[in-house]
Amino acid sequence: ETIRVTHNGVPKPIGPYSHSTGYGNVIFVSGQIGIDQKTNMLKDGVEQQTVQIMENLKTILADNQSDIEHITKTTIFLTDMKYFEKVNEIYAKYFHGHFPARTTIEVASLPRNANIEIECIAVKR
Ligand SMILES: C=C(N)C(=O)O
Repeated sequence: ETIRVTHNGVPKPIGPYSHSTGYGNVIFVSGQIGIDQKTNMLKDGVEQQTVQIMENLKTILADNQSDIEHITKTTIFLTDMKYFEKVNEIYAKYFHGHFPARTTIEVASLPRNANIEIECIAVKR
């Protein structure tokens, strides 16, 4: 059975999707953009957006008996590949030398004109 979850503490989905779904021990987290739940505003710039996204992912994973260390795969969407180095720097700080598999793609645009979106697949602790 697929479990669909809407989480508190992260921005409401901005379209017809759940924050996350789960099947057995596997968790699928929808792409997050850098919206701050308190203000419902997109953070300014790719650096702040990346930090906000990682925080949103942490909240969603925690509600799913999981955490950053249990991410198996991420996909990063950037509106400009020039953000690659800066995003790597911020992203790497959230892991402790054990990085999930990852794909990074440049896209023409993202919802709310965000600069970056990250989705992930994780397993339960
Ligand atoms: C922000 C999204 N994850 C979406 O619109 O699909």
